[in-house]
Amino acid sequence: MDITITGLRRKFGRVEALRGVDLTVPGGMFGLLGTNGAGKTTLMRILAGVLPPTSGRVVVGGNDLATRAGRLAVQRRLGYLPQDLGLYPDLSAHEFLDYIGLLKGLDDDTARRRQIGELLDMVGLADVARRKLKGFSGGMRRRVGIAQALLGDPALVVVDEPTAGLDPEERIRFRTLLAGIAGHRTVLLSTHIVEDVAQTCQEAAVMAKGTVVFTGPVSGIVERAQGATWEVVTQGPPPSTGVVVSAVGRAGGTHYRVVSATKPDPAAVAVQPSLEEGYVALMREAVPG
Ligand SMILES: Nc1ncnc2c1ncn2[C@@H]1O[C@H](COP(=O)(O)OP(=O)(O)OP(=O)(O)O)[C@@H](O)[C@H]1O
Repeated sequence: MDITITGLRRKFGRVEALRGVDLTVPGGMFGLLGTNGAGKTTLMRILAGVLPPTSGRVVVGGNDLATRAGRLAVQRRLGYLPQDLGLYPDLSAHEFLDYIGLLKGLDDDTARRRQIGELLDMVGLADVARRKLKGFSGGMRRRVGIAQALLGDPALVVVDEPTAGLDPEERIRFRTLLAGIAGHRTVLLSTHIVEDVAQTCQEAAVMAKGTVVFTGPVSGIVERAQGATWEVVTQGPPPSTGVVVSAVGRAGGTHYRVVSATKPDPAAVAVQPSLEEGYVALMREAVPG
């Protein structure tokens, strides 16, 4: 299900969370990167139909969200994992999914339970399906979250910051899971963790201060730091020009990687940028200072 967003604005009092967003999301897995407060959650909530925009247009799979019929059609085919999904601590994973399934209108008991069993299997929680959610780790909760989003086999899955706060192993597991479900769906992954997008998406958009400052193949973000990424090895203070992206202490001195339009030090050597460095360069262009 492709998404076309045109001139989307949303105000909260005097705060303009979205300032004219234009974005096209094709099928497959799509990353939405941006710093805290960039407007990602606001955009996701509008897509999920839980928040109306102030102005602008959103069309999802041919359905216009401005109409009631359009919103209903999208909601029927949408799975949403919000940033803080409330789980009922005294329900088991199975009971919780059963409850959400009923709310989603999956009335056939046998079919619903079969689907829940399959999803619990897929997210690796089949063995703990009868355990109460209050005993679940952060990663397990997130996996219950994605299972509830997938109930009803939605064509569009919207996931807001799903890996924040997870340990590296759980993060890798979770994003592998997401990439796996994107085969015949559109999965929109909002995150401020560049590595999550690097590992799962071919296409992405970057938001800053309520607008989209980049959209296209992920390699296009890397290109933004081409010719502007340097390594400086020194036993002295860190380079003062540009943005230091990493610093590794070694026997001969500290190895700094720096994003800077100009050579940050006479001894600096140009290096191949990573996605994170591309993202830093892009944000410096979009939000100078
Ligand atoms: N319900 C609201 N009432 C008032 N201001 C809001 C509301 N929701 C969002 N905002 C403001 O709109 C801006 C964008 O917030 P939003 O949550 O969409 O950003 P974000 O990119 O998702 O960041 P985060 O990752 O921190 O959630 C912020 O300045 C935020 O304070």
